[in-house]
Amino acid sequence: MRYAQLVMGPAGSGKSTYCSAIAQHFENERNPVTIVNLDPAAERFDYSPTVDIRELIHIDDAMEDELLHFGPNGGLVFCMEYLMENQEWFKEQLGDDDDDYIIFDLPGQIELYTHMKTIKQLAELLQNWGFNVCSVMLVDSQFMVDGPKFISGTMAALSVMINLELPHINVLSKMDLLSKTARKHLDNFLEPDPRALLSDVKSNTAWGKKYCYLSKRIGQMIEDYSLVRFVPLNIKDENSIADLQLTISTMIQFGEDQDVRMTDFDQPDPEDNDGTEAFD
Ligand SMILES: Nc1nc2c(ncn2[C@@H]2O[C@H](COP(=O)(O)OP(=O)(O)OP(=O)(O)O)[C@@H](O)[C@H]2O)c(=O)[nH]1
Repeated sequence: MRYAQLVMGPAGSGKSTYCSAIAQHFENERNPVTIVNLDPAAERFDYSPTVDIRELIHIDDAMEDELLHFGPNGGLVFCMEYLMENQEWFKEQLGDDDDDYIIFDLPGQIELYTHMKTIKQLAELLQNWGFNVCSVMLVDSQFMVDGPKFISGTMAALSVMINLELPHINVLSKMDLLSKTARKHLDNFLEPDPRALLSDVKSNTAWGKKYCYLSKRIGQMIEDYSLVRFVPLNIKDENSIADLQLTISTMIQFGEDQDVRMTDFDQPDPEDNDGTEAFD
């Protein structure tokens, strides 16, 4: 069986660092994995990719071409679409070993995951080639330490989960950079208690009240459905890496995920709760 982790997340969230740490972890376990760079704009990383999209197309090709003349975002989308149009090249580069475990380092353009279809097509292609695929979404923990930011990060993760429909895990990166206070704050949010999320939401203006109400409803939805969970990762702690990889390996082997398949949910009975009870 072939396995693939699609590593995604906003720019600078730590994707390349994650890929190299994970590869090192598997190397230590004498179970080596390979890394494929699919970021056409990547400048440097600490690993040696076995396949590199930049050998097919570089972001500069899309930006500097007289006819295309894309900006950085359009250029990235163009490069990913170009990869999908060059499947034969890609397939040949990946080879046909039926015992592969490949980590794919993807670009940091969030639109690719939240609503565009290219990454979904990439996942389907890999599945057609015999890979069990899962998505690993990295979110910088420093951007999740107050209520509104946590809600925003959660909604972005939810969009990705719905868009891709893959076994999925959300990872909080850069945990080693959090102060003790910030870590404590974040821990409150990780226990799904929407009240904690609301402690930073201001409601002393008319708009503030509206947003507060909206935040309450979103917080309630997150709690009711246990929709989106985050796993903290301290890249400097081998145990943290090992625990995460065990979770991912189980998910990827059995095609199971944290909670992502919407149809599998126990839907709360609307009669039982109108969605605001927890805040009254
Ligand atoms: N302390 C600490 N720094 C990290 C961690 N992960 C990433 N960094 C740093 O954060 C910066 C961005 O990390 P990258 O791994 O390049 O992030 P990326 O998501 O691949 O970035 P793009 O390719 O630009 O989208 C680098 O300076 C890393 O050294 C982490 O877990 N802890």
